[in-house]
Amino acid sequence: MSTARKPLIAGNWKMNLNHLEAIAHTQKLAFALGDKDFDRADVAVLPPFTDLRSVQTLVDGDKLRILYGAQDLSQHDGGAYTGEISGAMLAKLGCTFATIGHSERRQYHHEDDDVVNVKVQAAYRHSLTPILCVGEGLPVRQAGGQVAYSVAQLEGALRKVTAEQVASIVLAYEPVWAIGTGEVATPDDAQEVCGALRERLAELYDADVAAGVRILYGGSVKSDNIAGIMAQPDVDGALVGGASLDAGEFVKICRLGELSS
Ligand SMILES: O=C(CO)COP(=O)(O)O
Repeated sequence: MSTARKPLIAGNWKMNLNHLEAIAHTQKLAFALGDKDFDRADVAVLPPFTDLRSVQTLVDGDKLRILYGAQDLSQHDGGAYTGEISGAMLAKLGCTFATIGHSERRQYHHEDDDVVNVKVQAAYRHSLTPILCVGEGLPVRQAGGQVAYSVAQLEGALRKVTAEQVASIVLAYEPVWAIGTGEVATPDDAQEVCGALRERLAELYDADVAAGVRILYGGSVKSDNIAGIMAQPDVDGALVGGASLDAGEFVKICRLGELSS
């Protein structure tokens, strides 16, 4: 964590919590988190599409400092694309973020680097901040190819993306073998790839742009391992799956494993 970059803790709810449960869960977070917490870290939730309107109503009505976004978006801006949700629709719902290229979308919905790239461009067309996910599976890790693999995914996703656009991007390094498995990467593992991603950004764009980009780690993050991960110089937060569904645990993670204020 660098003091120049404000930490971001984002809860990816995946396909959990209906819109009524989303309201109750967001209210719990709002009740537990205070200004001091939000001053220390940005906090975001990434609910299913069907929950976004409810979360927006709550956040707007109660002037909450919780940010929110989607877990995916369409590469198209509108029209005859049954089942798709456009960036324009998400922007209209007040979303800050659009998660793109999560390994579950790459794996189960066959999204390759080309699809991820056009989705990143779609997010920028609608002033959404991409949370761009990269990360290797177990065989690549066992062969020692994690840096090359993750950097190649980054390069694929950023084709035609300008320096001005990339300055606002959020990257998430999520090694697939650590997602939902309870097997968290070591702080050194997280730093190795997050540091390499920042270096590549500096080469592709420039050092100032790279220095400003927030890079998250994701994969079995819990309140008892967040502090070690956050202590790494190139890790600026976490993308939290399972533990984000437990309000008390997520609040502790948002406090970065430090004792509550
Ligand atoms: O995929 C993840 C967040 O996007 C991580 O999931 P877990 O925290 O459940 O391992």
